[in-house]
Amino acid sequence: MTDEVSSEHTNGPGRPLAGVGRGPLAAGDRVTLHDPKGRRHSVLLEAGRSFHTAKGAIAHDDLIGGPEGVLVTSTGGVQYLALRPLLAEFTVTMKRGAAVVYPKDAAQILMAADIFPGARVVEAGVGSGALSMSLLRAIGPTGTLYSYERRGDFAEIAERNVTNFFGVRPDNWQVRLGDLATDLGPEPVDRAILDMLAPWDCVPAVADALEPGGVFCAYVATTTQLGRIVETLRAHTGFTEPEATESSLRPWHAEGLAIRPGHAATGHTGFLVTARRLAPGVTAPPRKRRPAPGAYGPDYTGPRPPGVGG
Ligand SMILES: C[S@@+](CC[C@H](N)C(=O)[O-])C[C@H]1O[C@@H](n2cnc3c(N)ncnc32)[C@H](O)[C@@H]1O
Repeated sequence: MTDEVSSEHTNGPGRPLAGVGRGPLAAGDRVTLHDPKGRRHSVLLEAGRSFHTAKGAIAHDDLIGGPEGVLVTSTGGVQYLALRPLLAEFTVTMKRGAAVVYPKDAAQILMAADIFPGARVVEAGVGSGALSMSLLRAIGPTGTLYSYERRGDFAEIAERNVTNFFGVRPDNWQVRLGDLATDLGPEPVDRAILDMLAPWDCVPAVADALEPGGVFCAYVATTTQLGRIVETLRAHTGFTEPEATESSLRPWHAEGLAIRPGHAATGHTGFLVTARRLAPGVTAPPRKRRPAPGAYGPDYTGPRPPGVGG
C-alpha cells in the first residue's frame, strides 16, 4: 500500500497523530523522514503500509516499535533519518489559513506575556492555530485557552491542526467564532494575546476581562500598528506604560575555521507590545516625558543639537 507524501500534516478519521509522543515509535505516530539532501517528508505510521519515494519504499513496520533518531534505508538504497516532528517544525509545515506566528515569536510571547501552567488565557484570532499550540502546552491541562476567530474557515483549519498535533482535541481549549471586540465572553482571564490587524479595537473589551495585574500582549507586524496600539493602551489609562520589543534570530554556521553568521537570514516578522492591567479605579500615573532626540515639540526645553532652533 502507498502512503501519501506530503509536507502537510493531515489526519484521517480514527488516525490520531501523537505530536507529543515519546518512547518507541507506534502506529498512529507522525514521523518526519529527513533525506540526505535535507528534504523532509511527513509520514503517519500505520502497520503494513509503506512510504514511497522516487528512491524506493520504506515499510512503516521498519520503524514501528523502534526508537526515534534511527536511519532507515529505502529499497532504492537511500538513507532517511526518522524523528517525530517538534512543535516548531510542525507549525511551519502544517496547513495554513492565516499567516502563523513563527516559532521565535511564539517563544518570546510565552515569556513576555508570562504564560504559566493553569493560566486562563484569551487569544485572537486563532488563525491557523500555531500560537494556540504553544499556549496550550504552556498552560497545561489545568489552564484554559479561549481562542476567538472571526472566520469559520480559519477556525476549522486551526481545530484540525491542533487536534492533529496533540492527537486529541484538548478539552481545555474553547474556540469561539466571533469578533473579540464585541463577543468576548464573561470569563475573567489572566493573560490576553492579540494577533490581528486592528488590536486597538479590542482594548476596551480585553481590559474588562483581564484580572488586575494581568498581561496584555499584542503581536503586530508594522510600525504604524505598533504606534497605534501603544497610544490606545496609554489613552485607556487602565494599563501600565506599554513596552515594545522586536526579536531577531540569527542562525550561525560552524564548520572548522568557518564560524560565521549563516546565510539564511531571518527577516522581520513582528513586534510585541505588552502592558499590565491596573486595578479598577486606578489610572496610570502621568509619564515624565523625555522626548527622544529629534522630537522637539512646542514645550520641549531640553538641549538641542547644533543648528536645531527652538
Ligand atoms: C495573523 S492571523 C492569526 C494567526 C495565529 N495567531 C496563528 O499563529 O496561527 C489573524 C487572525 O485574526 C482574525 N481576526 C482579526 N480580527 C479579529 C477580531 N477582532 N476578532 C477575532 N478574530 C480576528 C483573522 O480572521 C485572522 O484569522
